[in-house]
Amino acid sequence: MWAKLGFSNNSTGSATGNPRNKVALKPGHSLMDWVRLGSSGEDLTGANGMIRPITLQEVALHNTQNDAWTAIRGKVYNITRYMDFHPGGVEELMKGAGKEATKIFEDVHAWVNYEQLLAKCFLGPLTIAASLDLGMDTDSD
Ligand code: HEM
Repeated sequence: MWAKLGFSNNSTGSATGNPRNKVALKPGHSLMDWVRLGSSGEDLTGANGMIRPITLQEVALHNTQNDAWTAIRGKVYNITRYMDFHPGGVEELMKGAGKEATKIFEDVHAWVNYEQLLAKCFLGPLTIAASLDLGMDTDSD
């Protein structure tokens, strides 16, 4: 299960081979506790699980530790509840708060199965309007 979720399996127990990169999680905040919370029925989205398209402007409004959203590979997640469960710590996870965080995420741990870990935190797809904000060319001609 650990490897499937993107946890490392090497002798140091660290993705980078450097165990100092990982923080000591508070008691009751292990991966197993997170999985348990996810299946408790508690709403981890802060939106009663309502899935809807979300713009990057809206993601940007949620950039604090007590209200943090992030977008990874076109999917928006509420990462507020995951904060204390993140093995890399709050400070690192906050680097992706209120942002399109695909690159930051992939630079550290592209192999981590965020889709499974954050399944109960999914808010909806990042909308096309957001790509306009990123300066992408959406013209067909
Ligand atoms: C977007 C900003 C993020 C940053 C800057 C970040 C940074 C980090 C860092 C520095 C570590 C420690 C690396 C190490 O073990 O050597 C880590 C570990 C980890 N992070 Fe993140 N992280 C971010 C987002 C996320 C998200 C959204 C998830 C998924 C739910 C996630 C899941 C994990 C997991 C599972 C580990 C442990 C990996 C292992 O044991 O090998 N992170 N992160």
